[in-house]
Amino acid sequence: MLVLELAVIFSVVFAVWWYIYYWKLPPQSPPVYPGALPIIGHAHELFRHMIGSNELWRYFKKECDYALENEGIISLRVGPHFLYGVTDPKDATFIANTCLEKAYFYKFANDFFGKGLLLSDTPEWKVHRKLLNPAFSQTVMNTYVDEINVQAQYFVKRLTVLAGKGPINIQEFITNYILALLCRTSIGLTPEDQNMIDNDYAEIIDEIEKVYNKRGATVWLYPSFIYNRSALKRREQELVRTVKDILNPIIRKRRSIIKETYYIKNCDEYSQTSVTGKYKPLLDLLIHLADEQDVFTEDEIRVQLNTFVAAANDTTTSLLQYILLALGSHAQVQERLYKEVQEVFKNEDLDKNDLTKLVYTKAVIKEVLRLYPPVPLVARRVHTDIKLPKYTLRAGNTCVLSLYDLNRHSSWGPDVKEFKPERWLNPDTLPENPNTFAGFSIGKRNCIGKEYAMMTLKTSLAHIVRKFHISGDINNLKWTFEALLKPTTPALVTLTLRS
Ligand code: HEM
Repeated sequence: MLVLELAVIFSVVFAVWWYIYYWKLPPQSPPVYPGALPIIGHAHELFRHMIGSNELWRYFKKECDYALENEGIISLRVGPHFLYGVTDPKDATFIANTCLEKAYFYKFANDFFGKGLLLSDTPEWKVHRKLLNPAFSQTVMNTYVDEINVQAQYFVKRLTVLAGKGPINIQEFITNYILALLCRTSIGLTPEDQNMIDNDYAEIIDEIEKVYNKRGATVWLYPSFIYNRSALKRREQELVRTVKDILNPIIRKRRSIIKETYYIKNCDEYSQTSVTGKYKPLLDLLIHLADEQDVFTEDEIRVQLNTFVAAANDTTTSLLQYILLALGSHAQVQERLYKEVQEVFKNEDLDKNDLTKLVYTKAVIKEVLRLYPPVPLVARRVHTDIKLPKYTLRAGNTCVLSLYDLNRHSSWGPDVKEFKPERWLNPDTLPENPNTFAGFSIGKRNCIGKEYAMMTLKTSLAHIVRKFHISGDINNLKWTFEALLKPTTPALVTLTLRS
């Protein structure tokens, strides 16, 4: 009897303590999404939807739609921890510029991407972002235009074989093309090193992303002491080692070429592949910063390269697929785009001035990115109490900025859900707050490669549309969430040669 009484007293004291310290909402907390259970909050819902990651996306979307229709902010609870979902453009902008540190679960990818720009901690990120920005300046990008034309023409040649043969799954072709483009331009690899990357590296990046997604969807693997003993961890280590074996020789070779050419000025290879001063392609800049300013070790150069390839390849590949499908679904948009491209092309290549004339092409790319953003949300750690006009976010919690819902905010107007590239041609039809377009994220930690992505997509699209008529249906795609929003159904496109 005494034991029972003690148990009851203990439970009551525990419940009161829990309520006061953890469960009672702190003042000015954002509204809690319906369905929270005492003590565990929404954990049961999250875990239930995590079992199939497709479901997790549906759950996040429902939660963010709820925020969009209510106060623009909502919170989920996992025990004492809050996950704030934000869809209001002003609040999101403030949070994006204040909370620069990535959320806890990004750290799962630390061994592979840890000190790279995407995941690095705020103090290190601030220094590195400033140092790496010049690799994405217009001066450097202008030096890529010729190579992008070469690669785009080669890509179109490969596609020509498939024209008129019915629907094809275009993804594999686009992946190889975007990777080659990235390595030959922004990263600055020679054709020889490019071949090594073609064969193995892309597959490893793909598999390592799968490893991290699997850990993200397997709650019992969250604690490191369990994960470190798992088969998944052993596979991760194998992949990390293989990448070292591929990239280290490439980095060393490039390093010695740069050293030699430092002494033998105007050596042909160097002057063809690098621009002068601090404006260099990424790999050259990383090596320069390592050798001249002691900023990076060889391991850190490799981690930065992994980061850039992973951040650039999947996103750009996905977006190009969605653009082709969107064009296939909107015949009038495709014809208008074709007309613009015909007017701009004077010969086989586009030069940097031609690119500025592709105004409608740019509008199409932005509209697809608005409605189908490859990165639908980003998550940040709330490192200090954040006071918003209506609510306060408490330090120690996680904030999810829904880029997907910002892109569909009511300030886009009543036609927000329609595919209308024309809206980009008239600034009066765009929302007042530019951060309502969030496809490349918002705030200080937005995408460093966004101008590069726009340039490669514009050039690629112009070459493709000039040659082929495209059919497809973007509405046939079903989506899943694996850090990126990805289709679970193949992206089927039919290409017909234009006469
Ligand atoms: C259509 C193509 C692209 C899309 C939609 C896209 C989108 C994004 C988004 C949403 C973020 C923020 C991620 C976060 O906060 O978790 C980001 C960051 C980043 N992106 Fe992109 N990206 C694209 C292309 C590229 C390209 C081509 C490169 C490089 C050549 C690149 C390199 C990066 C890097 C390094 C970061 C981390 C930036 C930082 O934290 O300072 N991205 N990108």
